[in-house]
Amino acid sequence: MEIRPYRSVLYIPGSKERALDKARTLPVDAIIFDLEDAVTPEAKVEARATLKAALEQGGYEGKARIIRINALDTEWGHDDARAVAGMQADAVLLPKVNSAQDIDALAAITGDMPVWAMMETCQGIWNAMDVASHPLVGGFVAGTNDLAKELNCRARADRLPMMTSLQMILLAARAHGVIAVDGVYNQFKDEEGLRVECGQGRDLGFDGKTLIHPAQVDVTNAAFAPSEEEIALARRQIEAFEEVERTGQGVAVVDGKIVENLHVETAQKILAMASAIASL
Ligand SMILES: CC(C)(COP(=O)(O)OP(=O)(O)OC[C@H]1O[C@@H](n2cnc3c(N)ncnc32)[C@H](O)[C@@H]1OP(=O)(O)O)[C@@H](O)C(=O)NCCC(=O)NCCSC(=O)C[C@H](O)C(=O)O
Ligand SMILES: [Mg+2]
Repeated sequence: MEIRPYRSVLYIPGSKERALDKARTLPVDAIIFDLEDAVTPEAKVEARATLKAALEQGGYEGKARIIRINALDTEWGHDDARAVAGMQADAVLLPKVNSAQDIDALAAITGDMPVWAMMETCQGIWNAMDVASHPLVGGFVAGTNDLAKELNCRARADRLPMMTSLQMILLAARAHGVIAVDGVYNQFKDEEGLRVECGQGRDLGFDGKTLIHPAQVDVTNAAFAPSEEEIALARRQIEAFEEVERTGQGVAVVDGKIVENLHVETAQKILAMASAIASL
């Protein structure tokens, strides 16, 4: 399986040429070209043409290109899906997914184009396992603003009220080999707050975080990349395990902790991700 980073996933309003242009120069791993919430109703139809032209012009090489359409039960959804099917993109992102049937409805228009799902409704999160098992689904994006609205929960720095939902997203994603990226941090000028939330997202197991502003990119890339310490430890674990294997044993000890085959697999994944990032 190809290992590629999804540390930083930047939303760009599909209607804003200046932002579409700027994104070409930003060191993000993926871009969500947005036709949904970042675009006003008046600008939605024109945004399709603006986005198509930007993608045809190119310049986004090395970044995964994901287009978020409007939900299929809105007046724009079906036309968005038809338009996206003809655009140069890697995946289509469907908002407010409630069930695997929503993915089928989209695929009836976009064919075999890979689909990412916004996980941001209570129904969708309850059905996350089914959605993740859909053969076209390659990624989950946590929509923490819509989720907070639906849950009627309070915004807390520790995100305790939505912890169950975040973990259900991750459980389903990991069970089915789907990428999972965390929700946005709304206070885009608060770098320290972003760093803390990225750390929490990484601790939970997310592959990366969605972003709303270029100022958030560096903090996020650093937070979701393996650290120097993790890389050094991974190397030592692999070496120690290979050493004990030569003597016919199955358990090594590094820094007072056991290292078994499963830890070696994690260590190999860390090194593969570090190497994928280094080759960007
Ligand atoms: C938040 C913003 C409205 C701020 O915009 P602005 O005041 O223009 O910012 P700056 O002046 O600081 O911008 C500096 C330069 O950076 C470019 N820029 C800004 N944002 C982006 C971006 N997202 N991508 C690329 N480039 C960007 C500006 O054009 C300036 O460039 P230049 O003039 O050439 O120097 C704005 O950042 C913004 O609109 N952000 C995106 C908001 C968005 O996408 N919202 C929807 C996604 S969030 C969501 O829906 C979550 C989910 O569904 C949920 O439920 O949680
Ligand atoms: Mg949303």
